[in-house]
Amino acid sequence: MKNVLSIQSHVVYGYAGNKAAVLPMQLLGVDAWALNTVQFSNHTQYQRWKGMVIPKEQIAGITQGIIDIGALAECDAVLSGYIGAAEQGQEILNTVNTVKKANPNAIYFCDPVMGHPDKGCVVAPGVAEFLVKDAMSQADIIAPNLVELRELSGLVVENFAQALAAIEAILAKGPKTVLVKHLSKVGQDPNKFEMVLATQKGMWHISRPLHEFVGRDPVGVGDMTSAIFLANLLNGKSEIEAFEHTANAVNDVMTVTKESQKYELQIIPARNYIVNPISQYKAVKIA
Ligand SMILES: Nc1ncnc2c1ncn2[C@@H]1O[C@H](COP(=O)(O)OP(=O)(O)O)[C@@H](O)[C@H]1O
Ligand SMILES: Cc1ncc(COP(=O)(O)O)c(C=O)c1O
Ligand SMILES: [Mg+2]
Repeated sequence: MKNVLSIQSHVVYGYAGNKAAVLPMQLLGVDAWALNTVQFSNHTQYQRWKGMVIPKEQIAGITQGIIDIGALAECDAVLSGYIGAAEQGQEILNTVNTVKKANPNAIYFCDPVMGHPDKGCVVAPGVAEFLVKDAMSQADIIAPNLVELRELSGLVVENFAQALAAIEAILAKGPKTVLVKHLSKVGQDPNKFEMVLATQKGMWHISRPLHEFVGRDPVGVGDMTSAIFLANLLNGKSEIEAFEHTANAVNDVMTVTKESQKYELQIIPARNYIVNPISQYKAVKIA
């Protein structure tokens, strides 16, 4: 069995961060070791929450505890997501280095979660700068949304061609794979939900239905997308197979969520679709 050290947020109520990542990975047969960067009552897009940022020393401390019982070499990947404070950033990269020493085949998957004023996603000051200046170059795989694609590349991204140029710019900075989880306004069709995967072998595009949610769109979709993609890779799927399975599984969760008329992602009711999606959208090679 493969194991992922998953360093991101914990929400007590609802599904974001590790709550949107751990169960999907486990359903796919990959264990997730949740190391929480924050413990919040709920995700930040409610605009109010209680809880705390976990002290940065916990990251090295927990990693050392796993070394002490002789288990760190069992870790096949580090996945980082929502970071609670900029000072946690270097601790996460130290842990990535420690894991890679214990298991030279381990990979670092960075979901560069940044604040998003339009959506109301709140992330601590300095985290975006850390992701651009320090984390991107260390990541084997990085999975931005549109806001994050712009920040990481430093380029203007207002259309599809500019999105591809921004992906190329990120590939030149270290990551071997870029998964754009949501092209949003720079997709090919404003009536679809689109993603792009760029690997050493080329670029692929996948399009799936854009659902209309009453009121607010669910949160945690990016976190779940990253987790499912990584679990598929660790299961030995090709990057294209992993990309297609991820798009289809996430689309099925979105369909169940929409039908339930709930704000929170319906990961548990949709659990069977995460393993065996009914959607069958296919990736198309674009470059
Ligand atoms: N198929 C879909 N139809 C409509 N909205 C979707 C669909 N899949 C995801 N979403 C919404 O799109 C947004 C994705 O958020 P965004 O910040 O662009 O990226 P990410 O979640 O990847 O970080 C979320 O609000 C999510 O609820
Ligand atoms: C606590 C927490 N974790 C993670 C996220 C990231 O969620 P998403 O997957 O929608 O990018 C958010 C977004 O608001 C959040 O508040
Ligand atoms: Mg996100």
